[in-house]
Amino acid sequence: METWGCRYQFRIALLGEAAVGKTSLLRRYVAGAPGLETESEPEPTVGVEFYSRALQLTAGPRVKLQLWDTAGQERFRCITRSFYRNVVGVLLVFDVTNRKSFEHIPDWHQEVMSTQGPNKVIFLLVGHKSDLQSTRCVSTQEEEELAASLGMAFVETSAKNNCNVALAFDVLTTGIQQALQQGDIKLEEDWGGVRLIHRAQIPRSCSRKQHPGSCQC
Ligand SMILES: Nc1nc2c(ncn2[C@@H]2O[C@H](COP(=O)(O)OP(=O)(O)OP(=O)(O)O)[C@@H](O)[C@H]2O)c(=O)[nH]1
Repeated sequence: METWGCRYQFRIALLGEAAVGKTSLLRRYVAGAPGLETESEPEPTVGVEFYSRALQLTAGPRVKLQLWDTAGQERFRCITRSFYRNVVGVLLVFDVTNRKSFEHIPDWHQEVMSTQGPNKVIFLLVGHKSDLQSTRCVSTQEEEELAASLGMAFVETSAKNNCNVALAFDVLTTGIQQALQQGDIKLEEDWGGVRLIHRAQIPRSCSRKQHPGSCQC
């Protein structure tokens, strides 16, 4: 999708244990690609990889999403940690068939919170691989309780079935846009979480000098 005409850039990171499906989720969202069975298996992420796409917010501006796919493996943690401060949104991803990945979500949340400045970060809890219902070991109720205790929404996704993939990013970006409007998130020179790309256009007829009473805008 074209990133032309975007008003803001939002930086968003996907965090979670190794092999929970972060790369697959992101690739599915960015490329809208066909099912995993026709794609090559993703390699484990090394450090951080970047993707981007544009999104037209419902009742809001068009935004460019800069999406950071981080490695879940512990040995890359010192690299990935250095990126947390410059994000405005985080998808905390776990695998619904991997209990440990669910139990570590509060640690990932805490890692981000401990590096944050004054700006708010919007989180979304993502229970991934929802197509694997027969082997799941985390219930929807547990997800709901964890999300509520951490003060965030939650969504179940599958890259394999393309289930709720776009919804997850829509929910997160709408939350960011609302926090921006309410002043909980502010644009700051030394922070890369949100950047202004284009100011809102003033209609040509209004920007010219007008005689009093002549502008009907
Ligand atoms: N059944 C199923 N498998 C998935 C899904 N998403 C990813 N996988 C598989 O899960 C494995 C790990 O996927 P990745 O996308 O590499 O996981 P990751 O979290 O990016 O892993 P790291 O880069 O090591 O942190 C791969 O074998 C994927 O094919 C899904 O929605 N359903």
